[in-house]
Amino acid sequence: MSTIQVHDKFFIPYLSEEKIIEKVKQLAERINSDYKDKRPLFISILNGSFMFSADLFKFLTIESEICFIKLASYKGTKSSGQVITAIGLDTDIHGRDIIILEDIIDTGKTLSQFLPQVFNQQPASLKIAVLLHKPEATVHPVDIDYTCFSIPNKFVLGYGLDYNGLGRNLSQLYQLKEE
Ligand SMILES: O=P(O)(O)OC[C@H]1O[C@H](OP(=O)(O)OP(=O)(O)O)[C@H](O)[C@@H]1O
Ligand SMILES: Nc1nc2[nH]cnc2c(=O)[nH]1
Repeated sequence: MSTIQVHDKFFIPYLSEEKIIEKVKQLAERINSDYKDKRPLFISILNGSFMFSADLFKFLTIESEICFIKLASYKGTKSSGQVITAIGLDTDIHGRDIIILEDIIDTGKTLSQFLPQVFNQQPASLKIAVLLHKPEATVHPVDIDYTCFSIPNKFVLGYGLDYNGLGRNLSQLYQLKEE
């Protein structure tokens, strides 16, 4: 696998599809065990989380539900600093065991803005599961319960994550090439 170009930028292979799927499967097994006698409601944050959520959901063997919301803040490779709710939460989460699914926590701004809305509705419990976390980039700390990969502070692409709309279809993860 070699360098790819998306719009004006070059990306190098970073995490293979096999490695990603293996971690996602391990995460599902942990959730299957932790929520054995429960029926969690997953809240998947679109767009970036669609692939992670779909793969994770297929490995779940416990009764579980899923709903989707759409938040966005990134333009190109940088956070715009403003989180927009394009599709809000329309499911009653009061008294439910909630697991939020995010593809990536970078600055932490997106999740830290959304979490108060969830707490306000008094779920029975709340956990956060992420595919990727960039600890060095996080300025709005979020307590993450399940992390598949901790990664360096470099822009990544693929497996649902885009660069200006493109690259979400790539089945593996790529990293922005240094100039
Ligand atoms: O921790 P943060 O710095 O807030 O970054 C994380 C957010 O950035 C991405 O969303 P984006 O705004 O790119 O929208 P998208 O999911 O529709 O691509 C990603 O899906 C997270 O929601
Ligand atoms: N595609 C992509 N979106 C992001 N949103 C926050 N960080 C990232 C990143 O590294 N890549």
